[in-house]
Amino acid sequence: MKIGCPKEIKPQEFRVGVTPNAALEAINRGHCVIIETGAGTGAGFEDADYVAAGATILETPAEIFAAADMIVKVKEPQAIERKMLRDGQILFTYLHLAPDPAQTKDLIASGATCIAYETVTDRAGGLPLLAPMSEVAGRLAPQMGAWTLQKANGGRGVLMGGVPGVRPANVAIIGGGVVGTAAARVAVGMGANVTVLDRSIARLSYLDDVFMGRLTTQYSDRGAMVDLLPRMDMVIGAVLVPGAAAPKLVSRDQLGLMQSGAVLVDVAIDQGGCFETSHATTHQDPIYEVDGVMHYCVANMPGAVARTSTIALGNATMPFMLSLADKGWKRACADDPHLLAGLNVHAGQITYKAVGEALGMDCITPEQAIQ
Ligand SMILES: NC(=O)C1=CN([C@@H]2O[C@H](COP(=O)(O)OP(=O)(O)OC[C@H]3O[C@@H](n4cnc5c(N)ncnc54)[C@H](O)[C@@H]3O)[C@@H](O)[C@H]2O)C=CC1
Ligand SMILES: CC(=O)C(=O)O
Ligand SMILES: [Mg+2]
Repeated sequence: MKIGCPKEIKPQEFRVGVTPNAALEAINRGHCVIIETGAGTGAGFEDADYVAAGATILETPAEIFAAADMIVKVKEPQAIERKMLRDGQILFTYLHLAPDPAQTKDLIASGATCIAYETVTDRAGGLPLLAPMSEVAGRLAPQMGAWTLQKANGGRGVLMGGVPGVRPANVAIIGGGVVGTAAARVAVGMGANVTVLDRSIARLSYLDDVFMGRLTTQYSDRGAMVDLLPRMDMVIGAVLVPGAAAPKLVSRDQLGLMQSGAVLVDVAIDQGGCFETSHATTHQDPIYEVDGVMHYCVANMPGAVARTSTIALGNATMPFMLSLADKGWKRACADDPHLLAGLNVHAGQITYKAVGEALGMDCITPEQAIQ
């Protein structure tokens, strides 16, 4: 199979979908890998590294999209990329379709087979292709929140760890999954006073065990928000209902409960965001203020640390990419229900229930798609 990897074009996105190591593995199995020139530079991989692995460098995205049987990327295809997809082509990347009707319609119109990293599952009930980027975004969230808390950035001027005689920042993390746990680790390490909220008692028990008294757990409901918001310096949104639009857990009215200069970091923004007042921002212009509360809502946070993120993502995606290339998408998905769970759009139809529900559009089951 011909595997194509274009350069990412989302603003300040420096990751790349195929690493030289992944290219080498694919080429050793008899596949052909084509890479857009400069695609890996932002992550520290030069064209020469790909050539050494046996890949071919092409000059333009148009050549990559025209030649490849499978496009492997990082971020959801942008409008100009969606126009280059075609019937029968495989697209393997993050999609986040539930909050994105425009992208969904374009992918349906393309006729391509679109497999979303974020809904591929594993035997333990996890999301193995989302997890590595959630590890990164979770670690970045308190760091970016701490920066936003600084006066010059509109924050209330509170230091995460405080100093002797002055209390540390109060940080609430809503959602104690992969992002939430990584965020808790860093926020606790910075010396903040951390509370993690979740609807899963099993998850709260796990966190209670592993953090051994260094954070507080609280069941996530409306009452908990009303109780916590007036006291928090920072609230990190880290919830997920897989494939679906994020539930809105803090309303615009509730911003009035918060202290002026407090910070919301909405990591769940790629699924539409879990605060009513969130809208996606970029690394170049990451923060804005609503009713005195600062918002940080960058939808591709791991792009900030592109080298770490590219290697971590490549480690996780490679086995699935190889399986798709070796067997073709239909056989690979038929053999592996966890990969099949990644199928979001095929031949003009939505194949992921939560996406169809979120957008009010018809869908078929992924099992129907592989018949
Ligand atoms: N902005 C960015 O650059 C990035 C964003 N993300 C996003 O971060 C979000 C979280 O991802 P993960 O931690 O990997 O998911 P996860 O599935 O590991 O954890 C989500 C947690 O949210 C909890 N939850 C669901 N509904 C809840 C509610 N109403 N209240 C409290 N907790 C609730 C679940 O029980 C689960 O423990 C996702 O939307 C993901 O796409 C991930 C990586 C990068
Ligand atoms: C998960 C995701 O959206 C990202 O890494 O950008
Ligand atoms: Mg994202």
